[in-house]
Amino acid sequence: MSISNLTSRIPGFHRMSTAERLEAVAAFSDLDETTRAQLAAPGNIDTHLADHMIENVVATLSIPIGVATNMRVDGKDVLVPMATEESSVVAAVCNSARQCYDSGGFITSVSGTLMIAQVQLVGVTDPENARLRILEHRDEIAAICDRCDPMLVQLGGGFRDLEVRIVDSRGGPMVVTHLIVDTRDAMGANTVNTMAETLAPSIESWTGGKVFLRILSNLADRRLARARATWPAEAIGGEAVRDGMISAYHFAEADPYRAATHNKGIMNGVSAVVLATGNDTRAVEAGAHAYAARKGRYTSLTSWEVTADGSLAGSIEIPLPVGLVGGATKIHPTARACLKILGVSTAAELARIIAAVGLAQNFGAMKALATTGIQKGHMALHANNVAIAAGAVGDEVAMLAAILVERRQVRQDVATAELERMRAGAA
Ligand SMILES: CC(C)(COP(=O)([O-])OP(=O)([O-])OC[C@H]1O[C@@H](n2cnc3c(N)ncnc32)[C@H](O)[C@@H]1OP(=O)([O-])[O-])[C@@H](O)C(=O)NCCC(=O)NCCSC(=O)C[C@@](C)(O)CC(=O)[O-]
Ligand SMILES: NC(=O)C1=CN([C@@H]2O[C@H](COP(=O)(O)OP(=O)(O)OC[C@H]3O[C@@H](n4cnc5c(N)ncnc54)[C@H](O)[C@@H]3O)[C@@H](O)[C@H]2O)C=CC1
Repeated sequence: MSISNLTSRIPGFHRMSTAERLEAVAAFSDLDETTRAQLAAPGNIDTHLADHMIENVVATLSIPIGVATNMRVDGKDVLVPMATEESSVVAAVCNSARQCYDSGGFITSVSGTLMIAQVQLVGVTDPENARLRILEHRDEIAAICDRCDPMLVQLGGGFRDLEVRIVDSRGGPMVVTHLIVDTRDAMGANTVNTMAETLAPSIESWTGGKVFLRILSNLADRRLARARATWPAEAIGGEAVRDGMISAYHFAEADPYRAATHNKGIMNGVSAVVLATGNDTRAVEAGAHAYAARKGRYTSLTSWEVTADGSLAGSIEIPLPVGLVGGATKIHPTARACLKILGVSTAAELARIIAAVGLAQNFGAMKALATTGIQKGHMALHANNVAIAAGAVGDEVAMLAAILVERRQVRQDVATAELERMRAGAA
């Protein structure tokens, strides 16, 4: 999966300067000079490109990209770029992956690259008959869809299946057609939306009803990515730690209030890779949370168990509609550079790595929560932000952050007072 045979365990990576880290990543992923320059540039898209990406552009917002080390996915080492504004997210993935590296890292799979588009039909008095009339036109529907995107068909994708459901709504029964389309290396929203819009007049003529909505479903449950990993009890601090983590999982599984936070932690990692690669974070997040509620109650996206030999085994299954083409993936130069770091050549490979990151992220948060509490590790790293917000600059940032951590008071008011004291002492 990775383009490199080098190890993702890079000793001291987090103690290097940003320039040294970039050199190490460039060597690992065999980045060319242009890609290195793109990653090293302070602002990473010009306003001209930005103005073509969205509307009414006045500026761009830079988000840090950190690289997660220690990730071994399906037997190959990979460095994972993560775009996030939140401290400790990247560190947690590095730390979690480190603890399962020797037991094989992450094993992943995907269900496929199928997306669903919905066509909503209303105003039919005989929905059961309408449903069958639509199903009878399967071959014609396949041809209409495939004619919309000859390039996709040429690449081995296109229409795959048809489902017609009757949805009881407060406005009466709706006949909802699902077009199931293999969108290959594209996320596929625009692709399937075009198919749904093109098909709509035919559905009206076959049934006598009225079509309103023609749009993809973000519950991409035909595009699942899965990852699993095993952490030996001795690698994570013993059986008591393992059992605390299992209890944390049981809490999330049973209680939607806890599950929302547990899954937010998973999405810390998932969304960071989705964003770094120029993919649609909202599409993935909507799909993940809908999938977490698919059994009628919102619950954990991960599962945690104890194996026969006493190890902790984690697994995740999550819809991951991400692409290597389409949307911003191909046009944003930094997203392209991040894909080069990952060394993936298909959207399915990207989805598999993202699922592994989601599982690692969940491990890191649960372990911290079940042992020292989240504040120790998270606030130690967040102390830098608090120091900067208090006005620290240059070397003051690390010095002030260390004082806040030492005093166990990572707070704005303490930071302001300590900074004043530091400056008075230095004067
Ligand atoms: C923060 C750690 C990793 C410290 O953990 P630690 O055990 O104190 O770290 P350590 O200093 O002993 O270092 C161990 C390894 O961690 C990594 N590591 C350590 N420091 C760094 C760093 N600066 N940059 C990059 N990597 C780092 C690195 O791999 C390092 O190995 P080394 O390379 O030294 O051989 C740990 O406490 C942790 O994982 N905490 C969880 C953090 C977390 O989940 N943050 C997310 C934000 S909180 C949230 O939004 C979600 C939440 C928590 O609410 C979800 C939920 O409730 O489920
Ligand atoms: N509800 C949602 O999630 C919605 C999302 N969107 C947006 O749609 C965009 C993604 O739509 P796409 O259809 O993926 O983008 P797109 O229309 O830009 O690109 C997809 C096209 O690329 C071509 N292509 C070239 N090489 C390909 C390959 N290897 N595999 C597959 N196709 C290939 C195909 O013709 C395909 O139709 C994202 O920007 C997303 O934000 C749009 C509407 C709704």
